[in-house]
Amino acid sequence: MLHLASRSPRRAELLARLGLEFGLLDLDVPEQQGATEAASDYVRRVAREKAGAGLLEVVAVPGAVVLGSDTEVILDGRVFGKPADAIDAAAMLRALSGRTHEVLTAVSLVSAGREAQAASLTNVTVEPLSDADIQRYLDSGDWQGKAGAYAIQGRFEAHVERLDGSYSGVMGLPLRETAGLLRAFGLLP
Ligand SMILES: Cc1cn([C@H]2C[C@H](O)[C@@H](COP(=O)(O)OP(=O)(O)OP(=O)(O)O)O2)c(=O)[nH]c1=O
Repeated sequence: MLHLASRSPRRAELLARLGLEFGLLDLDVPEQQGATEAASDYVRRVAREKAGAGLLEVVAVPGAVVLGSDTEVILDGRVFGKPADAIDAAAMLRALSGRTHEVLTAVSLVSAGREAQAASLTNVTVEPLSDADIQRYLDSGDWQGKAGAYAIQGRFEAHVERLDGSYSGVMGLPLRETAGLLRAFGLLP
């Protein structure tokens, strides 16, 4: 039985698209980048920790497999996670304006005897944003709980000039990479 260790409704929606059944685990894993930890190591570590924490909850279930995932926005080597508040969100959006950034999502699949991971890297170019664009977006509230303070799956896509990589990966769960992991565990044909 597959379990998704995530509170993100987007991840549940994306995973459901693969057409398999899964349970949901509600976990709160701390996300704190180490002072000398590279962005890609951080994203991979957090995905692994989410899956590992989930496995502890269901380890008694025979055949339990847990999926954990983490998404971060990276600009000039700096990691933009979920903004703490609107001021933080405004600063992130100003930094992303007129630039190309990376969205890195790592996916971990763990069972009692096995662990595997995949990652997806997408380049996203945001058009120059005016102060009014940023204010309107802040007013929409769509920035809340999203890495980099935007959600590609909403009105923000109107500001995206180019996307090179995985759209589902930017949303939080790269479907191609996830399907590959699930196949390796025999959960997808
Ligand atoms: C860039 C971007 C991120 N996001 C979301 C995906 C993730 O939910 C979130 C990044 O935070 P995460 O820490 O990866 O995930 P989460 O806290 O929302 O959920 P959980 O840890 O319980 O699985 O940002 C979008 O929905 N759209 C986007 O365009």
